[in-house]
Amino acid sequence: MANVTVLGAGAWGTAFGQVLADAGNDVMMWAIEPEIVKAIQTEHRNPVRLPSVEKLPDNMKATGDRAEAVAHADVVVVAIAAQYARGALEEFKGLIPDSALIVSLMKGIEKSTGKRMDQVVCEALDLPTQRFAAVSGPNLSKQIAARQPAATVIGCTDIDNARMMANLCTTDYFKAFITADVIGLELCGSLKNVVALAVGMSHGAGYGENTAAMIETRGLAELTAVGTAAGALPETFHGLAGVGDLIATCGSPLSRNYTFGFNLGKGMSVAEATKASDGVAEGVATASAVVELGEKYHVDTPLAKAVTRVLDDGISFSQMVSEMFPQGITVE
Ligand SMILES: NC(=O)C1=CN([C@@H]2O[C@H](COP(=O)(O)OP(=O)(O)OC[C@H]3O[C@@H](n4cnc5c(N)ncnc54)[C@H](OP(=O)(O)O)[C@@H]3O)[C@@H](O)[C@H]2O)C=CC1
Ligand SMILES: O=C(CO)COP(=O)(O)O
Repeated sequence: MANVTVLGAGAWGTAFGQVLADAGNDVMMWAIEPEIVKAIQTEHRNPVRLPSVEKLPDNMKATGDRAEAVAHADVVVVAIAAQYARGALEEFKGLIPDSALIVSLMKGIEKSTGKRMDQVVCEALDLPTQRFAAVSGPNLSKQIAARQPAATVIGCTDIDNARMMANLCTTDYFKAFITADVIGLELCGSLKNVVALAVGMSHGAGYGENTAAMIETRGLAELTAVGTAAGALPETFHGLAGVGDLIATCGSPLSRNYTFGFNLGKGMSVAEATKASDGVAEGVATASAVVELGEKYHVDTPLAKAVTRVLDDGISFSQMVSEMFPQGITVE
């Protein structure tokens, strides 16, 4: 077992920290919020981001000190909101041991650069790609925090590192599969959040399962097309991180992206939905980055474009649906 540090004590950072602690690792949580650090240290709880857990394991500690957090880390897990990851990680440069594996839980694309989180993390920490791993799958944090059975996928270009990380997070309720397709995992996780926004909008506007299924399957086609053009393996999109995560995220009010979309579909403004959101809805910032990725790889992204039209121009859900499809009859 290993010394694992988790950067970011949000809902998923904390729940995954508990998985790692349950698997027998010594887990150190680092958070920017002093009240979260104090609550974990003194009450073994994260009442701000994961109040459903009454007591975190004893082998989960916390600190707000960056150097102390990572000094003895064999593995550093990054669970910070994607748009802030680069800035937050740059503060750790030079502090993390050269041998540590860096593992990202994040599902988003950096809006200002169009870069995936594997690219952002490696740039921010000056890291060789074989020391980076991504975790992505149908992993609604609250259910995993309740120790309901679940699985994920761990991707690293060095498959031995993926296997090592899978061993470190395997418990009787949590199973990890491995792949070398980091690009596929990154794009599955990021792009499905945009699809979840659209499905949430549909349900919020009062539509049923046919409409949701239409959006999910067209969304899967879109994220597969963008992903394979970017160098991902098509089979990744049919696995846990692709179809699996679409099913979980698009079907659950526990998803912040789904709920954000639902609130928009009900008539809230983006500002109102942001205020109502219980944590980061990564798809909001990622939607326009997906459109730009599509342009870069010459792949049409009608769904992501339609979602940005709702977010940026406030068009209605019915208008969004009409913009989601190309004109005329299309071959599926
Ligand atoms: N929740 C889930 O079910 C899952 C989430 N993910 C992904 O994991 C990532 C994290 O999600 P989650 O933990 O749920 O999100 P939360 O919104 O619960 O937490 C995000 C964390 O990032 C922190 N943060 C934001 N800005 C900074 C900064 N500048 N420096 C340091 N920390 C910062 C937040 O701190 P603050 O509170 O101060 O804003 C918070 O602790 C996201 O990319 C998400 O898509 C993946 C799988 C499942
Ligand atoms: O990625 C998730 C489940 O796999 C969580 O989705 P949200 O970020 O929308 O809550």
